Amino acid sequence: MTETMTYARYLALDDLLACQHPRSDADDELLFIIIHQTKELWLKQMIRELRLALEQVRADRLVPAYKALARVSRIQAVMTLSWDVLATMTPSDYSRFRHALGPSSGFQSDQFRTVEYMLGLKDGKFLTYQDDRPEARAAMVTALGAPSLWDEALAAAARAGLAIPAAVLGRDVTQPYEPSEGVEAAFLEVYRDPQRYWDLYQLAEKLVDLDDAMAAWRHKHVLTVERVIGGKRGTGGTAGASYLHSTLSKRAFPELWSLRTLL
Ligand code: HEM
Ligand SMILES: N[C@@H](CC(=O)c1ccccc1NC=O)C(=O)O
Repeated sequence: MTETMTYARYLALDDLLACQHPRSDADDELLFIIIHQTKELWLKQMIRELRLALEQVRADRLVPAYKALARVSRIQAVMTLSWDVLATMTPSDYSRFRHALGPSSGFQSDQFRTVEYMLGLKDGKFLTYQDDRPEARAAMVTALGAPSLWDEALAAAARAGLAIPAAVLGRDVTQPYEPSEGVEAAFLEVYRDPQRYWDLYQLAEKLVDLDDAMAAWRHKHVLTVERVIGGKRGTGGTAGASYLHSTLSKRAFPELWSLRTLL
């Protein structure tokens, strides 16, 4: 006989709520764990939406792709807002359990890197942190080797008649994307005549939403880091806030930003 479905069974609550294991008696460690676990759940959902959006753009189904992309940027907004919950943890609160973290760091989040790769921010060096997690590593390798959202958007733009340079369309997608003047010029056409290229124009603005939300998340991260650990080095081995500052200029869709100067 099958068991009656209940709230707890459907949501696997006994599993979910057994996954928090503070390593100290510090009051704020549970909050720290829960913030990170919710972030990993949202990243899981983002990866799914991005996969869907990639497939839809590849098939020239741009309108359904907007829906998935809009959901991604709303999830990003929730993740950015969650910094305000974590910022209630003071430097003295954090210092009570920071030692328990050892050399672990958000730097090692495979799902965060998978999202970066799917957007087009490719850097294979992050694979090295997954030597003990073959499935996580494999998902990163797949995202690293596949065309990014920007690669697919540029291919769709070329199919729609925009003059995307052949070298860009045939690029090695495992490598970091290099901004191209030809791509900037092509999208300048779209922004100068939105009515004519309405679908690509909408897609471009959805992609700017994603870059914008990612940058907002990065800004709030570095601000929270400065508030909680000041200029201390990171547990992951970087210089800390100054390293995080250097990531603020990362853009997955660089020409969509640079063309604004030319409009
Ligand atoms: C008190 C809270 C936090 C502090 C002090 C902190 C500090 C840092 C530092 C110093 C780094 C640089 C790598 C290193 O050397 O460790 C880093 C990276 C990172 N952290 Fe945090 N972090 C905090 C909370 C969070 C939270 C809540 C998240 C996710 C929701 C997060 C996600 C990440 C990610 C994804 C990176 C890699 C960023 C990149 O390389 O672009 N961190 N963090
Ligand atoms: N990098 C942080 C530690 C940290 O925040 C962290 C540690 C383990 C798991 C996730 C973390 N979050 C982001 O880096 C620090 O230097 O204090």
